[in-house]
Amino acid sequence: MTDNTQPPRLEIRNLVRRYEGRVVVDDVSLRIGAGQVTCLLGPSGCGKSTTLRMIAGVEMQDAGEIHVDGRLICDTVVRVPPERRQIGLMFQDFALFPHLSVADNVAFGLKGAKEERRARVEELLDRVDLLRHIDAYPHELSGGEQQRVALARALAPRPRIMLMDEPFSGLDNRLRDGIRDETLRLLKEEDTAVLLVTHEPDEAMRMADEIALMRRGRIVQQGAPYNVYTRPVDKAAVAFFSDINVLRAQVNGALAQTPFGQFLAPGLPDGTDVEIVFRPQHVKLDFDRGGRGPLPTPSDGVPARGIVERARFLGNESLVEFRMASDGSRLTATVPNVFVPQTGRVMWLTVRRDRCFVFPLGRG
Ligand SMILES: Nc1ncnc2c1ncn2[C@@H]1O[C@H](COP(=O)(O)OP(=O)(O)OP(=O)(O)O)[C@@H](O)[C@H]1O
Repeated sequence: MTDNTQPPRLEIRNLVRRYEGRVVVDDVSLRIGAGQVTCLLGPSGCGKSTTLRMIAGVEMQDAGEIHVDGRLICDTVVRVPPERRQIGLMFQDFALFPHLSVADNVAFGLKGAKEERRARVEELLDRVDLLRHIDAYPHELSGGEQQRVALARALAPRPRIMLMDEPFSGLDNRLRDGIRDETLRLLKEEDTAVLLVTHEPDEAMRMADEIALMRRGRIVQQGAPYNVYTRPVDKAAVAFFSDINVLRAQVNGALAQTPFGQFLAPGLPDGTDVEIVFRPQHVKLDFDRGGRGPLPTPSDGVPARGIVERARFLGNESLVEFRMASDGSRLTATVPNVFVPQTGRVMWLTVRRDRCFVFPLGRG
């Protein structure tokens, strides 16, 4: 865990990278402690891999510094070469050497006496549960097994930092969760600081102690997965993790009036256009009782009438799309289990007010 009296295992300060005058990494700073996993999460092209490549030392930054355990390893003057940074790498195309056995693949980056190297190889293969395949060749292994060999190879020289770029995206869906969990366990045991790049929110939520949400070269939000999910900085940050519903309103007396009642809009001047954003799973549904719905409550606000436009069963949950009676706008609700009401049916919708976010229009 992070020890505040120690410098972080990896610290990058104000990294900048430009290609042909275009800034693709824009003032990125991060601190990662030993044993901590930080996920750099963002859409394709936002600059995640470029950040990783600069830390690995295969690409030079235009500005900014990289420190390992408090020691400067790279700025625009000092430059420790990649092979001396004690950084392990694991990429999607993990590329084991096809002509080398599993043992030789894992031993590849190891120095020291032959017996010591062999002991380390055996220890790691045992821990990824592949000792029985020590003499096999990569083509004799499944994708998941190859991935575990790649992990053992990357960890063998005891890197202080592990950089992983979409390491699980080549794997079958059914294998992925198990391998993620296993990888995480091993990385924690080795006390490595991990920076994992992904564009998949589920992966980041599952793996990360901390998520750094990146967009157009910048880190827009950073924190524990729970905080990033429940206290997003803007609409795009909500939308990155799930589908969203959006209501438009105007601020009057620090309040925004909607068909679901008033929402607080503290600090925003009168006349500001705002968006109230919430996830489909935070919409609650009630049946119509002779034109009446549920009573308003402080937690769910005022109910509003909606007409079912479409309903689909998705397996664990059902997705119900509504046209709102008040203004014809469309909202989506997800409800657990099977709930497939008929098109045209009238229902009452309420929203979990503590799960709604109010943003000035245009933010994110
Ligand atoms: N060598 C290069 N020359 C010019 N532009 C580049 C180069 N490498 C990357 N870029 C551009 O920099 C931007 C960031 O690329 P980067 O690979 O870091 O994004 P990413 O977030 O990792 O995306 P992905 O998940 O698709 O790999 C992209 O617009 C990309 O086209």
